[in-house]
Amino acid sequence: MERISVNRFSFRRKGSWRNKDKNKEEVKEGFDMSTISYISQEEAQNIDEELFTRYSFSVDQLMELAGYSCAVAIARCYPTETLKKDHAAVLVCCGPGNNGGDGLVCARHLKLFGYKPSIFYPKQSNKPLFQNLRAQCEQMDMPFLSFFPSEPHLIAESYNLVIDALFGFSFKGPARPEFAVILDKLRQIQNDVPICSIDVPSGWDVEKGCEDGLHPELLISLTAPKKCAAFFHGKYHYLGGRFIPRSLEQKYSLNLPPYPGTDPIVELKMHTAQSASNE
Ligand SMILES: NC(=O)C1=CN([C@@H]2O[C@H](COP(=O)(O)OP(=O)(O)OC[C@H]3O[C@@H](n4cnc5c(N)ncnc54)[C@H](O)[C@@H]3O)[C@@H](O)[C@H]2O)[C@H](O)CC1
Ligand SMILES: [K+]
Repeated sequence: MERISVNRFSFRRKGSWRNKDKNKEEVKEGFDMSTISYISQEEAQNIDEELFTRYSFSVDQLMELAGYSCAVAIARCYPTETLKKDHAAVLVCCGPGNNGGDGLVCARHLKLFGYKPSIFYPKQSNKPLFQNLRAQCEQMDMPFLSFFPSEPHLIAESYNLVIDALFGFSFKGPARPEFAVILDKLRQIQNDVPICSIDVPSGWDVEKGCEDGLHPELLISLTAPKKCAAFFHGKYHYLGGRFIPRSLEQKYSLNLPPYPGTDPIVELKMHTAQSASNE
Protein backbone atom coordinates (compact mmCIF):
# COMPACT_ATOMS: atom_id res chain seq x y z
CA MET A 1 0.00 0.00 0.00
CA GLU A 2 1.33 3.36 -0.97
CA ARG A 3 1.93 5.61 2.00
CA ILE A 4 2.61 9.28 1.85
CA SER A 5 4.77 10.35 4.76
CA VAL A 6 4.65 13.76 6.28
CA ASN A 7 6.89 14.22 9.29
CA ARG A 8 5.56 11.91 12.03
CA PHE A 9 2.28 11.30 10.27
CA SER A 10 1.11 9.73 7.10
CA PHE A 11 -2.09 8.58 5.56
CA ARG A 12 -2.87 5.73 3.27
CA ARG A 13 -4.05 6.08 -0.23
CA LYS A 14 -7.20 3.99 -0.15
CA GLY A 15 -10.12 3.74 -2.54
CA SER A 16 -12.26 5.73 -0.12
CA TRP A 17 -9.82 8.63 -0.24
CA ARG A 18 -10.00 8.93 -3.96
CA ASN A 19 -12.26 11.60 -5.20
CA LYS A 20 -13.46 11.79 -8.76
CA ASP A 21 -12.55 15.45 -8.65
CA LYS A 22 -8.80 15.32 -9.21
CA ASN A 23 -8.19 18.72 -7.68
CA LYS A 24 -9.83 17.66 -4.45
CA GLU A 25 -7.72 14.52 -4.35
CA GLU A 26 -4.58 16.56 -4.64
CA VAL A 27 -5.68 18.80 -1.79
CA LYS A 28 -6.20 15.76 0.47
CA GLU A 29 -2.93 14.16 -0.47
CA GLY A 30 -1.12 17.41 0.17
CA PHE A 31 -2.47 17.78 3.68
CA ASP A 32 0.25 17.77 6.30
CA MET A 33 -1.09 15.71 9.24
CA SER A 34 1.63 17.06 11.52
CA THR A 35 -0.05 20.46 11.50
CA ILE A 36 -3.23 19.26 13.23
CA SER A 37 -3.66 20.87 16.65
CA TYR A 38 -3.74 18.62 19.68
CA ILE A 39 -5.93 20.60 22.04
CA SER A 40 -5.81 21.14 25.80
CA GLN A 41 -8.61 20.24 28.20
CA GLU A 42 -9.55 23.89 28.51
CA GLU A 43 -9.66 24.39 24.73
CA ALA A 44 -11.86 21.29 24.35
CA GLN A 45 -14.28 22.64 26.94
CA ASN A 46 -14.29 26.13 25.40
CA ILE A 47 -15.00 24.77 21.93
CA ASP A 48 -17.80 22.64 23.37
CA GLU A 49 -19.26 25.68 25.11
CA GLU A 50 -19.15 27.81 21.96
CA LEU A 51 -20.89 25.11 19.94
CA PHE A 52 -23.80 25.22 22.37
CA THR A 53 -23.93 28.99 22.86
CA ARG A 54 -22.67 31.00 19.90
CA TYR A 55 -23.50 28.29 17.35
CA SER A 56 -26.78 27.24 19.02
CA PHE A 57 -26.32 23.49 18.67
CA SER A 58 -28.11 21.21 21.11
CA VAL A 59 -26.26 18.45 22.96
CA ASP A 60 -28.53 15.88 21.36
CA GLN A 61 -27.47 16.92 17.86
CA LEU A 62 -23.75 16.76 18.50
CA MET A 63 -23.95 13.60 20.58
CA GLU A 64 -25.79 11.86 17.77
CA LEU A 65 -23.09 12.84 15.26
CA ALA A 66 -20.31 11.97 17.70
CA GLY A 67 -21.74 8.55 18.59
CA TYR A 68 -22.54 7.78 14.96
CA SER A 69 -18.99 8.59 13.87
CA CYS A 70 -17.64 6.27 16.57
CA ALA A 71 -19.84 3.42 15.35
CA VAL A 72 -18.66 3.99 11.77
CA ALA A 73 -14.99 3.93 12.87
CA ILE A 74 -15.54 0.71 14.85
CA ALA A 75 -17.31 -0.91 11.89
CA ARG A 76 -14.44 0.19 9.61
CA CYS A 77 -11.78 -1.38 11.84
CA TYR A 78 -13.72 -4.45 13.04
CA PRO A 79 -16.27 -5.57 10.43
CA THR A 80 -18.92 -7.92 11.87
CA GLU A 81 -17.81 -10.80 9.67
CA THR A 82 -14.35 -10.79 11.31
CA LEU A 83 -15.77 -11.12 14.84
CA LYS A 84 -16.14 -14.72 15.94
CA LYS A 85 -17.81 -14.53 19.35
CA ASP A 86 -21.61 -14.70 19.74
CA HIS A 87 -22.95 -12.81 16.71
CA ALA A 88 -20.51 -9.90 16.93
CA ALA A 89 -21.14 -9.32 20.66
CA VAL A 90 -19.55 -6.13 22.00
CA LEU A 91 -19.59 -4.54 25.45
CA VAL A 92 -20.22 -0.78 25.64
CA CYS A 93 -19.13 0.77 28.97
CA CYS A 94 -20.78 4.16 29.56
CA GLY A 95 -19.76 6.75 32.13
CA PRO A 96 -21.82 9.43 33.90
CA GLY A 97 -21.24 12.35 31.48
CA ASN A 98 -21.58 13.12 27.79
CA ASN A 99 -18.86 10.63 26.88
CA GLY A 100 -21.25 7.99 28.24
CA GLY A 101 -24.01 9.50 26.10
CA ASP A 102 -21.81 9.12 23.02
CA GLY A 103 -21.44 5.47 24.06
CA LEU A 104 -25.23 4.95 24.16
CA VAL A 105 -25.62 6.52 20.70
CA CYS A 106 -22.71 4.45 19.40
CA ALA A 107 -24.31 1.27 20.79
CA ARG A 108 -27.58 2.04 18.97
CA HIS A 109 -25.81 2.53 15.64
CA LEU A 110 -23.68 -0.57 16.14
CA LYS A 111 -26.88 -2.53 16.68
CA LEU A 112 -28.25 -1.13 13.42
CA PHE A 113 -24.99 -2.13 11.72
CA GLY A 114 -25.46 -5.77 12.81
CA TYR A 115 -23.44 -5.95 16.05
CA LYS A 116 -24.80 -7.32 19.32
CA PRO A 117 -24.08 -4.67 21.96
CA SER A 118 -24.54 -5.15 25.70
CA ILE A 119 -24.33 -2.01 27.81
CA PHE A 120 -22.78 -1.36 31.19
CA TYR A 121 -24.00 2.02 32.49
CA PRO A 122 -23.48 2.09 36.25
CA LYS A 123 -24.08 5.77 37.06
CA GLN A 124 -27.02 6.91 35.00
CA SER A 125 -27.98 10.51 34.47
CA ASN A 126 -31.65 11.36 35.08
CA LYS A 127 -31.63 14.09 32.40
CA PRO A 128 -34.29 13.42 29.73
CA LEU A 129 -31.65 13.12 26.99
CA PHE A 130 -29.93 10.22 28.75
CA GLN A 131 -33.20 8.58 29.81
CA ASN A 132 -34.30 8.67 26.17
CA LEU A 133 -31.01 7.23 24.91
CA ARG A 134 -31.34 4.44 27.42
CA ALA A 135 -34.97 3.76 26.46
CA GLN A 136 -34.01 3.61 22.76
CA CYS A 137 -31.36 0.99 23.50
CA GLU A 138 -33.75 -1.03 25.66
CA GLN A 139 -36.45 -0.92 23.00
CA MET A 140 -33.88 -2.20 20.53
CA ASP A 141 -33.23 -5.25 22.73
CA MET A 142 -29.84 -4.29 24.03
CA PRO A 143 -29.29 -5.70 27.54
CA PHE A 144 -28.02 -3.44 30.33
CA LEU A 145 -25.70 -5.33 32.67
CA SER A 146 -26.61 -4.78 36.32
CA PHE A 147 -23.03 -5.38 37.43
CA PHE A 148 -19.60 -5.56 35.86
CA PRO A 149 -18.41 -9.17 35.39
CA SER A 150 -16.45 -10.01 38.53
CA GLU A 151 -13.98 -12.18 36.64
CA PRO A 152 -12.26 -10.08 33.96
CA HIS A 153 -11.62 -13.15 31.80
CA LEU A 154 -15.41 -13.52 31.34
CA ILE A 155 -15.39 -10.26 29.39
CA ALA A 156 -12.74 -11.50 27.01
CA GLU A 157 -14.61 -14.79 26.60
CA SER A 158 -17.98 -13.20 25.86
CA TYR A 159 -17.21 -10.08 23.84
CA ASN A 160 -15.22 -9.33 20.71
CA LEU A 161 -14.63 -5.70 21.63
CA VAL A 162 -15.03 -3.34 24.57
CA ILE A 163 -16.18 0.20 23.75
CA ASP A 164 -14.80 2.60 26.34
CA ALA A 165 -17.22 5.52 26.78
CA LEU A 166 -16.49 6.03 30.48
CA PHE A 167 -14.76 9.44 30.51
CA GLY A 168 -13.92 12.07 27.93
CA PHE A 169 -12.37 15.51 28.01
CA SER A 170 -13.79 16.54 31.42
CA PHE A 171 -12.07 13.76 33.37
CA LYS A 172 -9.87 14.86 36.27
CA GLY A 173 -7.91 12.03 37.82
CA PRO A 174 -7.53 9.92 39.74
CA ALA A 175 -10.68 7.94 39.05
CA ARG A 176 -13.02 7.64 42.01
CA PRO A 177 -13.17 4.11 43.53
CA GLU A 178 -16.30 2.77 41.75
CA PHE A 179 -14.75 3.56 38.37
CA ALA A 180 -11.17 2.75 39.38
CA VAL A 181 -12.30 -0.87 39.88
CA ILE A 182 -13.79 -1.01 36.37
CA LEU A 183 -10.74 0.60 34.77
CA ASP A 184 -8.54 -1.89 36.57
CA LYS A 185 -10.54 -4.83 35.20
CA LEU A 186 -10.38 -3.41 31.69
CA ARG A 187 -6.61 -3.07 32.05
CA GLN A 188 -6.38 -6.73 32.97
CA ILE A 189 -8.13 -7.92 29.80
CA GLN A 190 -6.86 -5.42 27.27
CA ASN A 191 -4.40 -7.87 25.78
CA ASP A 192 -7.21 -10.37 25.19
CA VAL A 193 -9.96 -8.14 23.82
CA PRO A 194 -9.43 -4.91 21.85
CA ILE A 195 -10.60 -1.71 23.51
CA CYS A 196 -12.06 1.12 21.42
CA SER A 197 -11.93 4.45 23.27
CA ILE A 198 -14.27 7.31 22.52
CA ASP A 199 -12.50 10.69 22.52
CA VAL A 200 -10.02 9.96 25.35
CA PRO A 201 -8.79 6.63 26.74
CA SER A 202 -10.62 6.56 30.07
CA GLY A 203 -8.51 7.21 33.12
CA TRP A 204 -5.91 9.11 31.09
CA ASP A 205 -5.00 12.66 31.99
CA VAL A 206 -6.53 14.59 29.07
CA GLU A 207 -3.20 16.27 28.37
CA LYS A 208 -0.49 14.03 29.79
CA GLY A 209 -1.95 10.57 29.13
CA CYS A 210 -1.24 7.66 31.49
CA GLU A 211 1.53 5.18 30.91
CA ASP A 212 0.14 2.38 33.03
CA GLY A 213 -3.50 2.98 32.08
CA LEU A 214 -5.69 1.60 29.32
CA HIS A 215 -4.06 0.98 25.97
CA PRO A 216 -6.88 1.02 23.45
CA GLU A 217 -6.36 -0.46 20.02
CA LEU A 218 -8.67 2.14 18.46
CA LEU A 219 -9.04 5.77 19.51
CA ILE A 220 -11.72 7.98 17.99
CA SER A 221 -10.87 11.60 18.77
CA LEU A 222 -13.87 13.90 18.54
CA THR A 223 -13.71 17.49 17.24
CA ALA A 224 -9.89 17.49 17.45
CA PRO A 225 -7.37 15.17 19.12
CA LYS A 226 -6.68 16.06 22.75
CA LYS A 227 -3.05 16.53 23.82
CA CYS A 228 -3.00 13.03 25.37
CA ALA A 229 -3.53 11.52 21.90
CA ALA A 230 0.16 12.17 21.26
CA PHE A 231 0.80 9.25 23.64
CA PHE A 232 -1.59 6.92 21.83
CA HIS A 233 0.27 4.08 20.16
CA GLY A 234 -2.64 1.81 19.29
CA LYS A 235 -3.39 0.43 15.86
CA TYR A 236 -6.08 2.82 14.65
CA HIS A 237 -6.64 6.52 15.25
CA TYR A 238 -9.64 8.27 13.71
CA LEU A 239 -11.08 11.74 13.97
CA GLY A 240 -14.88 11.93 14.17
CA GLY A 241 -17.61 14.39 15.03
CA ARG A 242 -17.72 16.18 11.72
CA PHE A 243 -19.66 19.16 12.97
CA ILE A 244 -17.15 21.96 13.49
CA PRO A 245 -17.99 25.13 11.57
CA ARG A 246 -15.05 26.53 9.61
CA SER A 247 -15.05 29.79 11.60
CA LEU A 248 -14.69 27.88 14.87
CA GLU A 249 -11.94 25.72 13.40
CA GLN A 250 -10.07 28.86 12.39
CA LYS A 251 -10.59 30.61 15.73
CA TYR A 252 -8.85 27.74 17.54
CA SER A 253 -6.35 27.06 14.71
CA LEU A 254 -7.44 23.43 14.69
CA ASN A 255 -6.31 22.79 11.15
CA LEU A 256 -8.46 19.70 10.82
CA PRO A 257 -7.72 17.24 8.01
CA PRO A 258 -10.26 17.08 5.21
CA TYR A 259 -12.85 14.34 5.66
CA PRO A 260 -13.04 12.08 2.60
CA GLY A 261 -16.20 12.68 0.59
CA THR A 262 -19.23 12.45 2.88
CA ASP A 263 -17.53 10.24 5.52
CA PRO A 264 -18.11 11.15 9.19
CA ILE A 265 -14.56 9.99 10.05
CA VAL A 266 -11.02 10.50 8.83
CA GLU A 267 -8.03 8.36 9.70
CA LEU A 268 -5.20 10.03 11.60
CA LYS A 269 -2.43 7.56 11.40
CA MET A 270 0.75 8.15 13.32
CA HIS A 271 3.79 7.24 11.29
CA THR A 272 5.94 5.60 13.94
CA ALA A 273 9.05 3.50 13.45
CA GLN A 274 6.90 0.49 14.35
CA SER A 275 4.23 1.16 11.71
CA ALA A 276 6.90 1.92 9.13
CA SER A 277 8.55 -1.44 9.75
CA ASN A 278 5.19 -3.20 9.34
CA GLU A 279 4.57 -1.76 5.91
N1 LIG B 1 -17.56 19.13 21.30
C1 LIG B 1 -17.44 17.84 21.29
O1 LIG B 1 -16.45 17.32 20.82
C2 LIG B 1 -18.49 17.02 21.87
C3 LIG B 1 -18.14 15.94 22.63
N2 LIG B 1 -19.03 15.18 23.29
C4 LIG B 1 -18.59 14.19 24.24
O2 LIG B 1 -18.66 14.76 25.52
C5 LIG B 1 -17.49 14.44 26.27
C6 LIG B 1 -17.29 15.39 27.39
O3 LIG B 1 -18.44 15.28 28.19
P1 LIG B 1 -18.54 15.84 29.68
O4 LIG B 1 -19.91 15.52 30.16
O5 LIG B 1 -18.09 17.24 29.71
O6 LIG B 1 -17.47 15.00 30.47
P2 LIG B 1 -17.05 13.48 30.61
O7 LIG B 1 -18.02 12.59 29.93
O8 LIG B 1 -15.63 13.41 30.23
O9 LIG B 1 -17.11 13.19 32.15
C7 LIG B 1 -17.85 13.98 33.08
C8 LIG B 1 -18.36 13.07 34.20
O10 LIG B 1 -17.30 12.32 34.75
C9 LIG B 1 -17.21 12.57 36.14
N3 LIG B 1 -15.80 12.52 36.55
C10 LIG B 1 -14.83 13.38 36.23
N4 LIG B 1 -13.66 13.03 36.78
C11 LIG B 1 -13.92 11.89 37.49
C12 LIG B 1 -13.13 11.04 38.32
N5 LIG B 1 -11.84 11.27 38.57
N6 LIG B 1 -13.70 9.93 38.87
C13 LIG B 1 -15.00 9.65 38.66
N7 LIG B 1 -15.84 10.45 37.92
C14 LIG B 1 -15.28 11.55 37.34
C15 LIG B 1 -17.86 13.92 36.36
O11 LIG B 1 -18.35 14.04 37.68
C16 LIG B 1 -18.99 13.87 35.32
O12 LIG B 1 -20.08 13.15 35.83
C17 LIG B 1 -16.43 14.44 25.21
O13 LIG B 1 -15.25 13.80 25.63
C18 LIG B 1 -17.13 13.74 24.07
O14 LIG B 1 -17.07 12.35 24.24
C19 LIG B 1 -20.47 15.43 23.12
O15 LIG B 1 -21.18 14.24 23.07
C20 LIG B 1 -20.77 16.16 21.82
C21 LIG B 1 -19.92 17.39 21.66
K1 LIG C 1 -13.52 7.31 26.79
